[in-house]
Amino acid sequence: METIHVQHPLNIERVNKEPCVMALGFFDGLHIGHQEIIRTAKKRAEERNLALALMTFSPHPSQIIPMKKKVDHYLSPLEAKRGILAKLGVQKLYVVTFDHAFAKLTPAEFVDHYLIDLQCRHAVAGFDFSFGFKGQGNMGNLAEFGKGAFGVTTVPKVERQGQKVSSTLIRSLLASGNVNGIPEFLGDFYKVTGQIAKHGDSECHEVRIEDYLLPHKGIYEISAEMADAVYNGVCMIEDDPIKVYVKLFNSVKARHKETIQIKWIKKTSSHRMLQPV
Ligand SMILES: Cc1cc2nc3c(=O)[nH]c(=O)nc-3n(C[C@H](O)[C@H](O)[C@H](O)COP(=O)(O)O)c2cc1C
Ligand SMILES: Nc1ncnc2c1ncn2[C@@H]1O[C@H](COP(=O)(O)OP(=O)(O)OP(=O)(O)O)[C@@H](O)[C@H]1O
Repeated sequence: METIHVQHPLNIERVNKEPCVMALGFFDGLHIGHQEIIRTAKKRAEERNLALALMTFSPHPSQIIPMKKKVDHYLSPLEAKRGILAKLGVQKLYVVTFDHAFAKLTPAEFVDHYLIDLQCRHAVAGFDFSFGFKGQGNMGNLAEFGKGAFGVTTVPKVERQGQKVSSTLIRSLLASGNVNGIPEFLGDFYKVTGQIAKHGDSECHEVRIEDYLLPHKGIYEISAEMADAVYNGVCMIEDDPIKVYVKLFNSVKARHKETIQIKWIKKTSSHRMLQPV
């Protein structure tokens, strides 16, 4: 997968573009609703023999424009997003810097410069995707702004338990420590990647985790992947300041600076931190 970072104003001659189907949105977490967008876009790309591209934004729009909730930690920071998108078959990832100049574009300007100029031949997004100044562009008027340059597919709402599957919903499950409720919406357990920062006594390791949103403070059953091997263990999250400690069962020890992927299974009670099974 090729990753192309672009910033407004776009210097279109210098961008490596090709006729494509473009999936649109922020896509934090790549939950089952997002996966449906990408599956649909992939189908359209195969039917039309076009490259499969996806456009995302960085940082989250809430960092730049006033929104109800500021998103400053992610379910999938850019590196994690890249890995997941490549596995889902995305061939070109456009990462557009979301800054004030970009946020001020009208829907028509966004479509002209970021879809038509990037050779989008078909756009795919969910029923609630919005774009352009104050989110005035939507799936009802996207084709009109495209003036026939591309077709549009709108993916209907993906729901579970009577609710729209969303990044916001998964963030709220993390905030309440309800990590075992996440796979229903995410399609898998929530995973974060970090580095072993420090050894404590009794095989308890501090883990440095950057950019990811973490579950609520507490103790969790986890599984941890390191160097292609998977171990079970427990993880303790402290807040103020935020600290993450991992203890792997069967006295498994991790090396300093080793990369560790933590998969959150469920919240547990404290004694298991001291007495691993
Ligand atoms: C060109 C452009 C300008 C935007 N300007 C605004 C804005 O002024 N105000 C706003 O609330 N959102 C704005 N947005 C953000 C969108 O409403 C939306 O959050 C973003 O495109 C991500 O879509 P998604 O949340 O459906 O993935 C803009 C988006 C784009 C692409
Ligand atoms: N449940 C869903 N069903 C169908 N499409 C969806 C769903 N959730 C998101 N999408 C679409 O996926 C793309 C990315 O959406 P976005 O990043 O806003 O996800 P979100 O889960 O709604 O995020 P947030 O909760 O932060 O608003 C957009 O095209 C959006 O319309």
